[in-house]
Order: sequence, then structure tokens, then C-alpha cells
Amino acid sequence: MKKDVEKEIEKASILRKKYGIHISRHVVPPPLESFGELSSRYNCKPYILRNFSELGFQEPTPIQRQAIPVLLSKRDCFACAPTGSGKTLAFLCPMLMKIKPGLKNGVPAVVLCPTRELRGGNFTSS
Ligand SMILES: Nc1ncnc2c1ncn2[C@@H]1O[C@H](COP(=O)(O)OP(=O)(O)OP(=O)(O)O)[C@@H](O)[C@H]1O
Repeated sequence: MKKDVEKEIEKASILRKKYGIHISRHVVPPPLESFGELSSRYNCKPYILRNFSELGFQEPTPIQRQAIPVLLSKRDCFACAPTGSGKTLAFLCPMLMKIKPGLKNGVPAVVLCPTRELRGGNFTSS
């Protein structure tokens, strides 16, 4: 049992190294190896993954690999990644996964953008 946990921690650390992901807390969910893990680990509906595939998103970007599992674990996430690295999907994906039939009030969110240009970009990619 302990060996399994150690193996998982080691695997997560190898993945983070490979994708240049830095974390500042010790107990952080492992990064995604692929979008497919959203199904196996978080029960993501197939239509969401189909949409990613139709958009040509073959694999998650580094910020998506780490931020999505943190947000799906209901943890707060303060993340930083370069412009154009896929931050929008990193926060939208967990929200999309929360939308369920019959959900009356949707999923509330506030998106703060420091400039009008970034607001435009965020709106378009959403
Ligand atoms: N996993 C992915 N694979 C391929 N392309 C992706 C992926 N995720 C997002 N993209 C595309 O990459 C582009 C940049 O993404 P996005 O605008 O989300 O980056 P950002 O980090 O939010 O940028 P900014 O800092 O300007 O807000 C968009 O065209 C988006 O559709």
C-alpha cells in the first residue's frame, strides 16, 4: 500500500518535471497524463472529451495538466502560466464538468482580466 502511494508520488513528480510544472504545496493531486484521465479519474462526460478532440486539443497543456485536477478536487488554485498557454480551458474545464441537466442556476464564476485585450481573448476562446 505504502509502495503504491510512493509510486504515485514519484510518477507525479516525473510528470511535473517533464512538463515544467512547479507546485508550492506538498499534497497536490497528480497532473493529468492525458485528457482521457478526466474520465477515469473524474468521471468526465464523453461529449466534453469529444469536443476537445474536435477542437484539435490532443493533450492538455502543462497548466491544464495540473490546475484541472486541483480545481476538480475542490481546492483553491493560484496558478501562473505564459500568455497563450491554455489558462482559459484550465478554469473552464472544471466548470463545464459541473454543468448537469436540471442545474437551475448554472455555475457561477467571476473572471477578472487586467486589460480589455485579455478580456476580449478570454471571451473569444470561451
Ligand atoms: N490543450 C490544448 N491543445 C491545443 N490548443 C489549446 C489547448 N488548450 C487551449 N488551446 C488553444 O490555445 C490558445 C490559447 O489559449 P488561451 O487563450 O486559453 O491561453 P491563455 O493562457 O488563457 O492566454 P492569455 O494569457 O492571453 O489569457 C487558444 O486558441 C486555445 O483554443
